Amino acid sequence: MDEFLITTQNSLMNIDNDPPSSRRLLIYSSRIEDGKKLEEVFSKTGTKVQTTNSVSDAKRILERNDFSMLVVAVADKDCDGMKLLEWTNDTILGIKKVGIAKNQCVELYNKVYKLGADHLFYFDSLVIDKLTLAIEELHKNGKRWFERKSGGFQGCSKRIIAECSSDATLLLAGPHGVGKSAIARLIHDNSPRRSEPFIVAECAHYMSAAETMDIFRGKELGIKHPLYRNQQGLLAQANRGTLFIHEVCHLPIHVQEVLATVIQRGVFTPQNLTKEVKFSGRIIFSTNVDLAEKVRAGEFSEALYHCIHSNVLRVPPLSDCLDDVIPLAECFIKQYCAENGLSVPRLTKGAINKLNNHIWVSNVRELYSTIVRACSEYRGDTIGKDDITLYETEKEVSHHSRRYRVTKALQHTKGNKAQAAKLLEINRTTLYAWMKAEGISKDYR
Ligand SMILES: Nc1ncnc2c1ncn2[C@@H]1O[C@H](COP(=O)(O)OP(=O)(O)OP(=O)(O)O)[C@@H](O)[C@H]1O
Repeated sequence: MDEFLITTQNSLMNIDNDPPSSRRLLIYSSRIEDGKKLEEVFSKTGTKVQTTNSVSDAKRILERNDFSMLVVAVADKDCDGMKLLEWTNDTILGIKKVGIAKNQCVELYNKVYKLGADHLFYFDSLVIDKLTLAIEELHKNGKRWFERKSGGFQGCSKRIIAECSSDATLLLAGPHGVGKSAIARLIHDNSPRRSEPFIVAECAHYMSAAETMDIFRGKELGIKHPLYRNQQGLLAQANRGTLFIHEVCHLPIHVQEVLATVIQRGVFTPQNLTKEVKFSGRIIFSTNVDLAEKVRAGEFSEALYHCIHSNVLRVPPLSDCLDDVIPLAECFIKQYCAENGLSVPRLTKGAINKLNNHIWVSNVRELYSTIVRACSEYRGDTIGKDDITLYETEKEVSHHSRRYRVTKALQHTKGNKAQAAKLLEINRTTLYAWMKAEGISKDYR
């Protein structure tokens, strides 16, 4: 074995309640003796293990069986192990991926991370206790993140990767349901802080300014509340880990100012102490409103705004990433089926057209719930257009909607107007009129 590296893909598939027997692990190593060594080590973690030295066998086994984790020996950045990891990205969903290498190599590390990995272990430091803990942690990590490949999401993907190795305060900005919370978790799980806590502050849920302050700084000893672990506030819980402050605009200004101090000076004062305590966690904020506008309206702390506005990651709406709709839908179908022990249905052409032509006002969240609904309603082995129930909204008949549908239809048919008109259920004259009205070039494809 030339190099061994353990990496794991963040899983968005919650198998927290799975019985341990369902935690099956497949090991791939091109060298039989290395595969055996790995099998020996991983078996000690209490996981059921199967080993293969052939990529095609590994693919076949993964396609036919329900494995929760894949361990891959990756010798160099272009080895078969890498190709296997890459293949699983598009094919096998809901599986955690673990790669193994012998020597530290930054290029290899980056490449494996780009393939969706989030942990890194070296062969020489395969300590059973640590490995068992890492596997347990992986199984707890919520649902699986699906790597989006559309042109519209590429900028965002690059920033996500860069943010994993940064420690700077970050603001995730974007409309509802685009995946801001999922991205915050993804960044934490891929950062050096991954073994520390990821703490979420759901600002819209807090009642009063006083309660919110307690939630961040901690409660007087003796008072019980599900949000305070040992009376610790969120800041103390997230110290060393990541604190994700979702929908920061809902925080009372007074609390926003406390957070500005935490960011600027790296300290906070817990409720039950009089002296300051060092805060070494990372804070990730999210917003779906324009914070600059809120500052102008006097509704958002200028001090906090100055701390967070320089590092913004904008998450695009699904309508800017049209090529993600079907791959995401297929990912959700596979997830649903894996969770419910069902065989995976295929989307018919009609269903694909219907999904492609819809305006996803609530973005990925709406797509996800639409697919879950379809999965629980379809009969047979395909999901057809009638199995998909879409909730029409006013926006769908708006100007924006028409442009979206026309461009989508033209992209889908590679610029063929007759086919695009058919897809949109209009005649060609109307299509030309719509294109003109929307300023869409005749050559658009
Ligand atoms: N790339 C992805 N792969 C898999 N699931 C995703 C992906 N992006 C988003 N989702 C899913 O879409 C749903 C909405 O995502 P999320 O809650 O992160 O959005 P949000 O921007 O935080 O929304 P809001 O601001 O309304 O709370 C979640 O179920 C999330 O798991």
